[in-house]
Amino acid sequence: MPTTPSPPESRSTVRTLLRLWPYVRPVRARLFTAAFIAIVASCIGLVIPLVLKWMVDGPIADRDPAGVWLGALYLLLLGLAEALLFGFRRWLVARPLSHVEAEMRAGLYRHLQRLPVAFHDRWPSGQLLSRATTDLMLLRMFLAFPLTFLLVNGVTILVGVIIMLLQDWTLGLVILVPAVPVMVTCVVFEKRYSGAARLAQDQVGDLTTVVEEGVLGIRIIKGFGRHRSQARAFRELSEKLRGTELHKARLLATILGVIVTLPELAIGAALVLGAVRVADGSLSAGTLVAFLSTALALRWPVDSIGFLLAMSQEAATATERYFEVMDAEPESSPAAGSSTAPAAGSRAAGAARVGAAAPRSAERRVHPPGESRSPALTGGRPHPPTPTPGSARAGGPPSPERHDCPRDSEDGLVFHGVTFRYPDAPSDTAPVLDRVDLHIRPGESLALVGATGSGKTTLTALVPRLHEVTEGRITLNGTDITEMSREELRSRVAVAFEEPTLFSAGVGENVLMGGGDGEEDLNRALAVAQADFAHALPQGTDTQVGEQGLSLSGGQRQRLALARAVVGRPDFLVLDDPLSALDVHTEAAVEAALRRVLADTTALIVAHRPSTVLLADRVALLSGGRITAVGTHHELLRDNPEYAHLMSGAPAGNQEDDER
Ligand SMILES: Nc1ncnc2c1ncn2[C@@H]1O[C@H](COP(=O)(O)OP(=O)(O)OP(=O)(O)O)[C@@H](O)[C@H]1O
Repeated sequence: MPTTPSPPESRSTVRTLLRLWPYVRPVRARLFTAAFIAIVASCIGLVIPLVLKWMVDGPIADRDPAGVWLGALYLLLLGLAEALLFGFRRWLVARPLSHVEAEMRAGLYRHLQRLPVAFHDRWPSGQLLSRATTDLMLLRMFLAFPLTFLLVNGVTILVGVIIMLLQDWTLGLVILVPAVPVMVTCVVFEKRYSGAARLAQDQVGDLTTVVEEGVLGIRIIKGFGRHRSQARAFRELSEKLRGTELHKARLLATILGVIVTLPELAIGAALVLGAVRVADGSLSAGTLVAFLSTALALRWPVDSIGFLLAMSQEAATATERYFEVMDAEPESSPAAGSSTAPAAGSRAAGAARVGAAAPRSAERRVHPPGESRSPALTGGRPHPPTPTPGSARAGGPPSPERHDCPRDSEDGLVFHGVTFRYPDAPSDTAPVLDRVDLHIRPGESLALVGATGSGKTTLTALVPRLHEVTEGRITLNGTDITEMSREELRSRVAVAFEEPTLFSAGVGENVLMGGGDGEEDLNRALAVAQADFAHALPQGTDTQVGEQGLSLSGGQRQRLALARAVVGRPDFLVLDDPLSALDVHTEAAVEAALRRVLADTTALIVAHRPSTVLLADRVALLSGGRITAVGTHHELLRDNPEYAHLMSGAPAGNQEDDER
């Protein structure tokens, strides 16, 4: 499981929360109106003690029942007005704030689609899920409640204190005594609670990752009887989260204790002092009633400061976590005029606005309308003649020369001195790919063979720019891939990876994600990939596949992924061991159909098995990060011991027959 990326340097709560302004701006009129209404409602509540004073010193002292009834009517109307205004405030903010939440969530999702694969390699999925759900919910709650009520309660406390000082300034000063210790406690609390809130929200993210992995990996967990150890791991994490939540609760209890107790003591002292003064006649009973009613009316605004601050802290943490993702650099746009790709991660932030960033599996292809297509899927074309054997080399020290790189033309797919190191790899380790030179001629299929972990998948991922080359460049028909937009690049290059990811959608929709114009293209692609089983599914090609295609067999998924790669008739096809999950008969059928596709397509095919290698015109051997040999299957088998070893399962008799 990837580890939680560490949070950036801390900012003040207010500065962090101010980053929400662009999202709040469109609904600011309603928010300000709602805050104003809440202040009015709250101040109406402060008028009630003044009516009480009037009643006690007037109609009650004068034993005037009509006056008492009138006072009661005033109190009823004031209470009603307060309730209605608070209700109106809620109505005003509910809809716009859910809109803010939805916009932020949509923005996050859009951004996630544009972030490079290297970002997704680094970030645990649960951390992203929790930011898109729990954190955004916390932000909506903050905008709806603490944001308004910190302001409303602040104004109410100020107005209330002024009223109390005007009633009787000595009693007012008594009430004000706890203000300083309460404020100091709030400052200390804010700092401590902020750390605890961050920890808890990160732990929720980790827990979400474990749940997600547990659900997606349920077959492995059950198959290996790992449910107990999985449950234990989950329990340990949730215990940690519980500990953090308890720590938060203790902090909150401490501040609530201070915030509630000190003002209560002050109110008690003011009550005693006031009663003594009423007894000696220096204060009217009505004034004391009004004073104490105002003090009691301020109890909720004061008491609530604790949890409003806590919610604000959680919102600041949620904002921080949201923008950690939003601030990550998206995939860059083409570097105009540059012929050498810069190192990964060195591109300008925010420049990329391509609409077709690859999803996690990146097995997709978007075909722009009107693009000219190769006739690859028309079928029946003779296979091109075997190219002249290239520079087959016996295994041995890697050569610094180019392997059959074009001298007068760069047509086709060409790797020019490509070096690649994963962005998070330590700088002192050897690069995965080290100055790779390779030329795949137009219409040619080249198989890439190498030991496990030699970097074959990595090399294929560089073509659609799922990763950026560290040094060197890759050209398609002479154009540097960094000079095209990703959308254009990915419309010309189709990929199918070994692990065929499907989405929760219909079979047909999954295939047509790769391009194509409808039923005819879909049927042709299904035929090429020998995926006609799709027509026999309960609702045909409209049948929904389960999450990640798990309701289909591995071979069925692989064939659909292959259909998706070929449906848009790509100019360049990159296949990462696309037939690994097929039985020998299906594999032979797919190969026969693929041969027709490959006749007109420039293709790079990662191959582990001789049968897949035989689909290609030539083979390149990747070893120690270099291309150490290029030639036909037969040449390499004869001349290169490493290749012969890798292919040692090959049925020797068939090799020559099948070779083209
Ligand atoms: N996202 C990544 N971050 C860091 N290193 C990685 C990442 N993906 C792969 N690697 C490393 O790069 C090297 C090449 O991996 P790659 O998957 O390209 O090999 P491969 O030849 O395709 O292997 P296989 O035949 O088993 O599929 C391996 O050492 C692997 O550990």
